[in-house]
Amino acid sequence: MNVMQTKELSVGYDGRTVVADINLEALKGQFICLLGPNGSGKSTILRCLAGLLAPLHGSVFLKDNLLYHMEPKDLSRTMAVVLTERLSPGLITVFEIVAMGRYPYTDFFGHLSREDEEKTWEALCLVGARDLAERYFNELSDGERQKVLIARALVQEPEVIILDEPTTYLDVKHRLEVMEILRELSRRKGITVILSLHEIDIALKSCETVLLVKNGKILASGPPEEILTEEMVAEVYGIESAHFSSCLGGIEMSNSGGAQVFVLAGAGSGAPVYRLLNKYGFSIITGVIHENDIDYYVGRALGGAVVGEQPFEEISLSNVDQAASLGRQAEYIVDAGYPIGSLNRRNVELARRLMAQDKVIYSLRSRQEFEALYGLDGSRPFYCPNIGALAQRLSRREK
Ligand SMILES: Nc1ncnc2c1ncn2[C@@H]1O[C@H](COP(=O)(O)OP(=O)(O)OP(=O)(O)O)[C@@H](O)[C@H]1O
Repeated sequence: MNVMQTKELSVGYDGRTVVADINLEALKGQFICLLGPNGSGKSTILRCLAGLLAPLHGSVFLKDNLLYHMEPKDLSRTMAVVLTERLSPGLITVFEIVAMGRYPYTDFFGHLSREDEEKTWEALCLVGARDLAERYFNELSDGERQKVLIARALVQEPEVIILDEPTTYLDVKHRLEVMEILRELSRRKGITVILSLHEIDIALKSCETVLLVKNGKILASGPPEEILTEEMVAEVYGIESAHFSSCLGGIEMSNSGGAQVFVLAGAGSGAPVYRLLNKYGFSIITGVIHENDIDYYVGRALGGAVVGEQPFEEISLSNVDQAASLGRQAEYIVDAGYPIGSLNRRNVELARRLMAQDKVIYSLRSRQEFEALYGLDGSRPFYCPNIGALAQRLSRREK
């Protein structure tokens, strides 16, 4: 069922359009997220959906009613709004501030009935804030406040909740808690949640539909798994120095073009090494890595030169040659301590070829294992018992 809809909606201020031609259809229980760079117009759209800003053009419908023709009480029984503005309500307890959300149901004087009190406790329990009830709202932390404001929205018993950047100011624990609460509301109570976020990874993992806002329009909309491609995220946020990986669900800072390091990796042994090298400003060359290996995705997301092999195929001689050829430019070699099996055994040969050249070698293997594996005479690697030891060595080297 269609709960909220916009038709050819344009939003903005004083006749100046910020975002035009918004055609949104929000279904019952749908979890919708607006993403876009700072100043793209996410809050402006949400304010208009919340009835706090008149459209410049087009219309907003709430359950088939024109939003701006709805009676305030009907509106607040259908829709609740949580904005980013920091409230400073004076000496008022959490219970009192949440209970204020019952105003669409109370009498002229705002007297709370037994049912209103029960609903207030229920909402506080739902967001895990029951213990805060007697505290003053002003004394709460940002994470606690956000939960209380969601509880206040909940006691309105709305069908739609609109939230502007509900995760702002929150640490990772509270951010996840707030998103989990909202997800539960949409899943279990069938409440439609429309919000704006800055965290692409959270949107990818939590929302059913994303709308990408940029340059005064909705650039794309649909399921995040389909919409949030590497190219689209780079375009929306104008990112050049980082890569979004939809497979990894996060952003990796790109390689900064320093001295080149060849990383012998595989089976996830490379990912932490790449990130470490990247942080110290090295350029990464790596291979040969199977294309279904996490190292392959992380290496590429970091902007490294990755020589890949087909999944579940034995590494070919031609790929070993290609990696050896790229590796010639590298000043350093890092052996990430990758495991060896029948499909990647040619990487041992590749390692021997690279190590025979005049390069500084670091190995995350023990001396015994290194010598047994490569059997090299004359190559003296720096043995690093763990990634921390490698970090220490690299931090002392020229970048
Ligand atoms: N009250 C206002 N009057 C005039 N212009 C405004 C007003 N509020 C915001 N704007 C402008 O509208 C544009 C969109 O702002 P908006 O706050 O909607 O963006 P946003 O995507 O929510 O940004 P952020 O991610 O930084 O919160 C900006 O250019 C902003 O300067």
